Amino acid sequence: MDNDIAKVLYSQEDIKNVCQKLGKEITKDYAGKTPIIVSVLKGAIFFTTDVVREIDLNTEMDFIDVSSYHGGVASSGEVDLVTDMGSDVAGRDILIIEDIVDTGRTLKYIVDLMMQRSANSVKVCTLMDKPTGRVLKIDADYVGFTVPDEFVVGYGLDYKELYRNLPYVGVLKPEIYE
Ligand SMILES: O=P(O)(O)OC[C@H]1O[C@H](OP(=O)(O)OP(=O)(O)O)[C@H](O)[C@@H]1O
Ligand code: HPA
Repeated sequence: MDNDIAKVLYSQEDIKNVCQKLGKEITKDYAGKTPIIVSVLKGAIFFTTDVVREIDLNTEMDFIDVSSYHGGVASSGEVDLVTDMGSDVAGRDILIIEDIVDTGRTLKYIVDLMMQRSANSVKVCTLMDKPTGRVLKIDADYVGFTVPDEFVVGYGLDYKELYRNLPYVGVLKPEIYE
């Protein structure tokens, strides 16, 4: 699997450090609150489990599965709700955990959904932000890394459903793309 990687952008150590930094900020900002942490599957699975363990607060956790890339390198333009979360959002402080904000379509869809469901507040923590990809005007409140204009894989992010289990984030060799 490592043989398919052209370069590593963020090592396991880099990711660990950024999770600690974000966890501290979130702990401070949400003092006295019990937010619902909403992890956006599948990409955010590893980031979620690492960052929540750096948050020193009572939190609830939930999961929402949405999809728009269907394994490819470009957004289909439509966000499909694959599996909804179960928690009652009304009146709650919601912290959405994303792996990457690229076009912003996925995030806009989820933030709008939380607002429609009468959340008290909605904030977003993303491991990576790719501002060059943005189509919709939406930004995260907590950002780990600002990534260059490249398709990244690993640590939850896939190409054709593969590479999610790489422990780091990297870029694939050009010959891997069909
Ligand atoms: O800002 P956007 O352009 O909307 O892209 C970001 C979203 O795209 C990826 O999800 P994907 O649709 O690939 O589903 P997955 O997480 O199940 O791989 C990624 O995990 C983000 O959720
Ligand atoms: O760069 C990316 N890599 C993997 N999945 C993604 N979904 C949006 N952008 C990306």
